[in-house]
Amino acid sequence: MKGIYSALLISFDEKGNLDEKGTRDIVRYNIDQMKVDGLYVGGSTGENFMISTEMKKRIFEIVKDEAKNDVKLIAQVGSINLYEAVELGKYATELGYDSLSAVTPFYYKFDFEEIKNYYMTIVNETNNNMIIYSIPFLTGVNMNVEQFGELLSHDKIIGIKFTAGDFYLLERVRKAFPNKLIYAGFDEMLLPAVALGVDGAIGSTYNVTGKIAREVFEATKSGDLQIARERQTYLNDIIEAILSNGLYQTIKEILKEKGVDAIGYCRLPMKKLSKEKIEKAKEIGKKYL
Ligand SMILES: CC(=O)N[C@H](C=O)[C@@H](O)[C@H](O)[C@H](O)CO
Ligand SMILES: CC(=O)C(=O)O
Repeated sequence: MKGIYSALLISFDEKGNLDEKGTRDIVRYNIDQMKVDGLYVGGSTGENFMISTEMKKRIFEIVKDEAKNDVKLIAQVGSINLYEAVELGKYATELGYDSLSAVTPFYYKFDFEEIKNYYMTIVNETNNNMIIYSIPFLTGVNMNVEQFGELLSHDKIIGIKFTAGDFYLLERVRKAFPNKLIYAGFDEMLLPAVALGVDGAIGSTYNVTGKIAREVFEATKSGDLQIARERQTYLNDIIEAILSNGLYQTIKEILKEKGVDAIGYCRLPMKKLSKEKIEKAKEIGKKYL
């Protein structure tokens, strides 16, 4: 389960309908061109928190059908509707996903006892592996080393997707749980995370930068810091340009520019790119990728 994972983008039409053909094409591009080790399906990047349960299921189904066993597949099933999370967890488990992942429950200020019960419920009901999805800047949920430890003490809770810039916490968690999987969540901070010993990385930009991410990953692991820094700087020039133009919309336009037959809209309330920004996205793709 180690290595580079794309947080999969999903193709939607202008009305927000799922574009199955385009989504399959994005899966293929990630596997065949970006050579990623796996796909993280139903994450933030998959616009997961803006879609219905039925659509989530359909996405899990077509991604598995397209990817088969070519790469590892992680299904993000977390939801503050725990009943939905369990239903999706069972569904993805039956489809053969290698692991589940669940975002920490957000919006209400759940206490740790509630958070723990949330993870235990999903794990016990599905009997699949679980990767905790920690992304405090969007959820407001911060966990400390002891709390991560209480969750990770369960055999089926195999790791953490750590989307934070708190490298002290990352190092403490790494030291405390050498045998669990830790994935770096911020693409722009891949190098320092790998230097601290993460097992892999899961990110949105890897849909188009997967090969560069692998260079950063490998160079850092083998101690070629000069190369690693040069590649991270190149990656960050791309990420900076993407972030200033509209994150997911811009990556979708770059995919189209690369010949992927996807549509390119995001689900409401995410906005459409202006004509200028679409042009800018294509320029980013041409210039760097
Ligand atoms: C909210 C979100 O999309 N987070 C992603 C992973 O956790 C990242 O891959 C970022 O998109 C990326 O690092 C750009 O900031
Ligand atoms: C990793 C990330 O971007 C996601 O949750 O989609």
